[in-house]
Amino acid sequence: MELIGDLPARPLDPAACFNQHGDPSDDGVSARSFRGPVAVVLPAGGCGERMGLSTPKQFCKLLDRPLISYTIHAFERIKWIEAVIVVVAEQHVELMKSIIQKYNHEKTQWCVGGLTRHRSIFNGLSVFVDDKFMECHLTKPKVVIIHDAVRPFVNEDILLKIATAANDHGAAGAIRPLVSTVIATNSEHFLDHSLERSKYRASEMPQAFLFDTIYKAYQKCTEYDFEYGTECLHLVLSYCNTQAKLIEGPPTLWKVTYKQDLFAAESLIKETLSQNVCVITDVDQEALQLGHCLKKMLMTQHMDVEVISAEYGKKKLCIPHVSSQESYNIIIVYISLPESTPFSKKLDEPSAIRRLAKEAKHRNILVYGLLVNYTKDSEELNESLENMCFISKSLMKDRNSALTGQLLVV
Ligand SMILES: Nc1ccn([C@@H]2O[C@H](COP(=O)(O)OP(=O)(O)OP(=O)(O)O)[C@@H](O)[C@H]2O)c(=O)n1
Ligand SMILES: O=C(CO)[C@H](O)[C@H](O)COP(=O)(O)O
Repeated sequence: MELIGDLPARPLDPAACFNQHGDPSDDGVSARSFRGPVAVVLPAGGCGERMGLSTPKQFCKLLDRPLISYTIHAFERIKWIEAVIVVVAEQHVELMKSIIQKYNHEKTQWCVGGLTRHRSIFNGLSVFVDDKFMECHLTKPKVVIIHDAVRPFVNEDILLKIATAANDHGAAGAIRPLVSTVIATNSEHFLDHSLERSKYRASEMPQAFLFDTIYKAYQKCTEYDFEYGTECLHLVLSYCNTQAKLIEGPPTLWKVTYKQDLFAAESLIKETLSQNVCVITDVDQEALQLGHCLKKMLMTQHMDVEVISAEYGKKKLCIPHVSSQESYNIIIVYISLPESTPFSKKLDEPSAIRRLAKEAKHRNILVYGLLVNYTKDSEELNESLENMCFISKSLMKDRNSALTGQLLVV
């Protein structure tokens, strides 16, 4: 059994630098001082015992897409991340390969994990330095981010802060305030003592390290650490005397652990996706005008909307490139229909929407058609617009996949 994925290995460019032009990130955090490639190890070799499902949680589908694909995408979309190594159990290698291929995860390769999380992470790190992975042509990164595959909502802001702090201090990790008090029980299951909550924090992910530091810590750690350890930051403190910088992260960093977390994760994904809308209209004046009116109305509902015009009838309807939005945008196609034009003439290819919907679904984009009867009567037109907005809003919110490719009459 080969240990590393057979997708084209992309060499890391040692000269490449993290945010190399010193551009400030969105919130103004500058990584000017940071130079060197950044890679990511995503441990995904667990079986999800606490979830209690036959499919490990990282492969459970949320809105038709495996959870792990969302996590990978969260890293791949960041320019300064050069490579992602996903660590999976041997029995899930084929599944992982198919996910990488289906969702076009170009920066991602896989390797086989171990029986515990620490063993899996160590295997993931070894890909960069062990001779047996030489054919991968991966250059050892200066900084490596470690992140649980089952924490899909990581954003660039926290990653930038953690990677920069790791570069400066050797190690860094995200923390959150405790939501419950931590208590110790005695052997008879009575309270022994409780900790003062305000002094403690929950250790979350992502964490980042100078590669040499974390690799050395794993080389030195004991069998007991490998078997029972839960904290990478603890390893670098114990074996490399490196004290991690701790940075408070957003509440969305939580780990999908129990069944209810899958529902919460799906709702969060839905909410995020439902905010990005692309409206495609026909090229004529009235259609574009309606598109812009719809945009205005949807924007008052806190949606991010882009309007694009395309010729419907000439097989030109295709997934547009929407530069201002994430790749998971949703498209509404609507048809403006002047009373005089017969439907069959105006939309001489009604199957175009269905074709587009099918193609778009592979990219997690849902396509709905709205058929609007265009009229010069401003009262009637307003009513149609309000209906369009109402229908669009609920289509976006529900992400009902049964209705994709359908033409709904407004
Ligand atoms: N042998 C293991 C065990 C865990 N993990 C990964 O480590 C992350 C965090 O671990 P956890 O939430 O505990 O996942 P599971 O071990 O799968 O869950 P459980 O403890 O409920 O069995 C997960 O992405 C999991 O896949 C891993 O790579 N290799
Ligand atoms: O929080 C963490 C690091 O500090 C890890 O995500 C946590 O230890 C993961 O695994 P487990 O649930 O198996 O302990």
